[in-house]
Amino acid sequence: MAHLAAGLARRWCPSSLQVVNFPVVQLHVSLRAMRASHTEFENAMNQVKLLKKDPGNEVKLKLYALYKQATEGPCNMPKPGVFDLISKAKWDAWNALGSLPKETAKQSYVDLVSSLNSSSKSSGQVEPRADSKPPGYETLVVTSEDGITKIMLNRPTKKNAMNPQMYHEIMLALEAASKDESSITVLTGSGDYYSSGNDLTNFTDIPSGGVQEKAKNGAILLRDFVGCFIDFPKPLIAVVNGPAVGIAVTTLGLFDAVYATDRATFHTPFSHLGQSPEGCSSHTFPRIMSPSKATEMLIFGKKLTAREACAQGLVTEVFPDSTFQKEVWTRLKAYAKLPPNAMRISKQVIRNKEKEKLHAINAEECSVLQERWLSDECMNAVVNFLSRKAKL
Ligand SMILES: CCCCCC/C=C/C(=O)SCCNC(=O)CCNC(=O)[C@H](O)C(C)(C)COP(=O)(O)OP(=O)(O)OC[C@H]1O[C@@H](n2cnc3c(N)ncnc32)[C@H](O)[C@@H]1OP(=O)(O)O
Repeated sequence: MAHLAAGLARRWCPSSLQVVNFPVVQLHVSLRAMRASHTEFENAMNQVKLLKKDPGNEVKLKLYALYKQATEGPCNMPKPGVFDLISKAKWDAWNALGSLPKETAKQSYVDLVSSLNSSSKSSGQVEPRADSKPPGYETLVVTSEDGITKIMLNRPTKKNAMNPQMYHEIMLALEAASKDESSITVLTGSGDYYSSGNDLTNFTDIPSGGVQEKAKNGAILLRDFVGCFIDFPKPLIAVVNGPAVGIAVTTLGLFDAVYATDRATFHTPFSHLGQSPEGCSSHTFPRIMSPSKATEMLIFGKKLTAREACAQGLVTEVFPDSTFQKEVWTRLKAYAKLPPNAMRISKQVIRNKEKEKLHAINAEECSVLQERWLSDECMNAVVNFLSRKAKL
């Protein structure tokens, strides 16, 4: 590994990177819903050259891969031999991006450079206190207590359906939680639902660029949203207080533990909605529960009870609804007393190997969904829901 690091430092792609010295950035949060312009991309390339510190090999490989994808498209070079470690690491990183569109790669490159810059600016600054007031969330209630940051979805009258504001606020809250003093982070819902998934009225707000632009922006937002779960550095726990639908279910495959009330159900009616799996579930679900059980959920829309979801490995443990909150929070408070650095490092050891792959899967799922959103099947399903002809 030391050999690889030294080699990377010596032989890095000069057009996009220099040998620099900067702390590794683990969390990449982009709230931008626009694609990068050519100028933004060029600026980002210049900024990389000005970084004062080494971002670490993981980030450098990511920058290299995104640069190649943005400028040359998918990797079609022959795979280097196993002993050419540096070329192979670079090839692997590039190849892992699969068919990620050039424009998306460009935007990711710009976002990554910007996160490196902001991390540089904030280094040495005092971290926000865990109990400091959250920045005015409208769709969430975020609290920090007993070593636990709790992010509660708070649109109970809409069954905690996720609108664009909620997606953005969850990303912000995760970013803040990744840096605060808490040891673990919990996502839960208020009211009787965990979440009814994507807010289907999102489809009605069409920008001046038309449905194509809507789908494009939606795919970017979704990619960024799921990316935050992939990169989240601390133990992330779901406290599933009621039924969960769609993206609220798929993202559970990216959590470190999932505790559910016996009243919860787990439903991904993608085919019914003319849509396709997201949240990396096309990869995580077959691995968690076997390919055929994943098919029943993701393709046929089979709704699982909490006990079924637990038997299939999606849920860690189920509790009776009457004692759910008390039992779960007692347990979480005990877990939150464990040494936070050990927990964080153990999570890295468990998850880091898969991260790049998950980002590539996320990008692919988003680009498939972008097309699906423009299909008659999807449009009809949304119209049916909005005209109250169809419910799950
Ligand atoms: C950046 C974009 C990313 C997109 C990612 C892709 C994500 C995919 C998915 O998440 S697919 C899943 C989408 N969700 C659904 O299809 C659920 C639709 N909702 C329902 O079928 C039902 O509402 C229910 C079964 C969840 C609950 O039924 P019921 O108990 O009878 O309650 P109501 O239907 O009366 O609901 C109360 C109130 O909430 C509104 N609501 C519920 N869910 C949604 C939703 N997903 N989107 C928008 N609105 C929702 C419902 O309309 C009612 O509102 P009202 O009181 O009529 O104003």
